[in-house]
Amino acid sequence: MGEPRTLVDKIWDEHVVHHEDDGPDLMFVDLHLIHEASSPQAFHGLKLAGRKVRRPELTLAMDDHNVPTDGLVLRDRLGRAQIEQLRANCAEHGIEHFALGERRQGIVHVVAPELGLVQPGMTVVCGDSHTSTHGAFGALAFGVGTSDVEHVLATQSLALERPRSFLARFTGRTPADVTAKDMILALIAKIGANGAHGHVLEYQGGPVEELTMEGRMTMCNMSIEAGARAGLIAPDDTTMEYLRGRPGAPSGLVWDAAVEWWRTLRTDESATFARTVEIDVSELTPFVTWGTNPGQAVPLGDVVPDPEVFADPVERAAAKRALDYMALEPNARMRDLKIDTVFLGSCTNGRIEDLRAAAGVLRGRQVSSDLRMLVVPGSMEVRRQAEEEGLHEVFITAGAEWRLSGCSMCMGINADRIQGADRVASTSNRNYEGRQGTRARTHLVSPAVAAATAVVGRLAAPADL
Ligand SMILES: CC(C)[C@H](C(=O)O)[C@@H](O)C(=O)O
Ligand code: SF4
Repeated sequence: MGEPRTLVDKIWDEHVVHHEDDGPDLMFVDLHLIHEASSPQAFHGLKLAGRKVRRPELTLAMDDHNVPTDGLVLRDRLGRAQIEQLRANCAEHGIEHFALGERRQGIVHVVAPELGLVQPGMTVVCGDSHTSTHGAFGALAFGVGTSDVEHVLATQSLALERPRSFLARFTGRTPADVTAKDMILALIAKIGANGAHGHVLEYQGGPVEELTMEGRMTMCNMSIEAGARAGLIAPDDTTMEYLRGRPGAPSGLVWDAAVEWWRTLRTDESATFARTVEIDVSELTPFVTWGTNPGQAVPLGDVVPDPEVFADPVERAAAKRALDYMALEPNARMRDLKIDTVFLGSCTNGRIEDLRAAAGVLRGRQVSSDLRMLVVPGSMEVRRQAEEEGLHEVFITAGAEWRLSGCSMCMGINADRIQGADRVASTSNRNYEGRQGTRARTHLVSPAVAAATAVVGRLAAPADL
């Protein structure tokens, strides 16, 4: 027996291609995801260097950031150029590409897992910060910059410093109205939007084990919003059940061998973490953000904080600025905030379970008449499944817009961006200034809170209905 190791270290050790004592490790990449918004320069660099894609069969490309969700006509010039570029690059290098209009298209972080392509123990990279989503499968999944995308295309490897592990342990009994989104927002509020800087978060504890794979993906997705490089959860029966039979998952004897290895992928009993934080979920209620970073969050039943209560001058200044941008008064009740737009979607909360949760709240109810609600499935497969279950009828009957799949309003770089200074309840992951539109005011919420808010017209939870 060697030294006790964390899950991150176990995956790391499996993937080191070359080790230098005083430099980064060269790591093998099992799966490389690319999208149209962050890959054009990487392919351009590859061309200039006269290189080819080393392992096109380990690369999957997706149109997601720029796609229109109201039809297939792409009016935006830059967006169209990026999508056409990706198509040409994939054709040239023999990379599978799920393009706009295809049955399997969707947000890359929704599509890859639903195909069973992300498996325990893998290394996954993508030129996108929310690659951390895939840690839900017990994979080590990083977002990387464009020059790294080029390096991975050329070599299927990446030079990386071994990250430190940060244990986030959730304890207690989860209240019925508390979701994965509330758990991760509460964690980020506790440690701060930069609180896990330089670390990989490992989520442990009963409440995490009880989450579905969709919930685990929501949680890992937002690891980056706590400043972490990645986040992961050890694989268990839930993971295996989700993967079994999916097109990209192994089958037959290979499946049995894989499961045997996956069962070893957990942090050893006596392994040590660089840092640890504990959250008792029995004390949680639905969480919402009030500010302009995901750490500026409070329980829905609370009030907007008074900047003066922050002892740290930097935090105080940030809170003042956030209140100004968000047009909020200190001590205003979160539940009194009138909402103009509700967005249900994104790689955080655009999966089937999220749509089911929101539809469950909206069934037999109406979206408030002075509010607009957009429902954007995370993939065309999620959309198909939702339609099979009749969820689209619930949304349409309630007065919401039922869209095609893409990043949509999560990030204001496509036609779904917010015009004006709308106050938005959004199931996405970022509430930065200008994120959903130049002056948009974003409140991050769970799908259940999004749906209740759409009915009430003010921030609300299902229990308020
Ligand atoms: C455009 C892309 C590179 C970006 C990211 O890195 O995450 C986007 O997906 C986001 O959510 O901000
Ligand atoms: S849905 Fe939002 S967070 Fe996810 S990849 Fe798209 S823009 Fe980024």
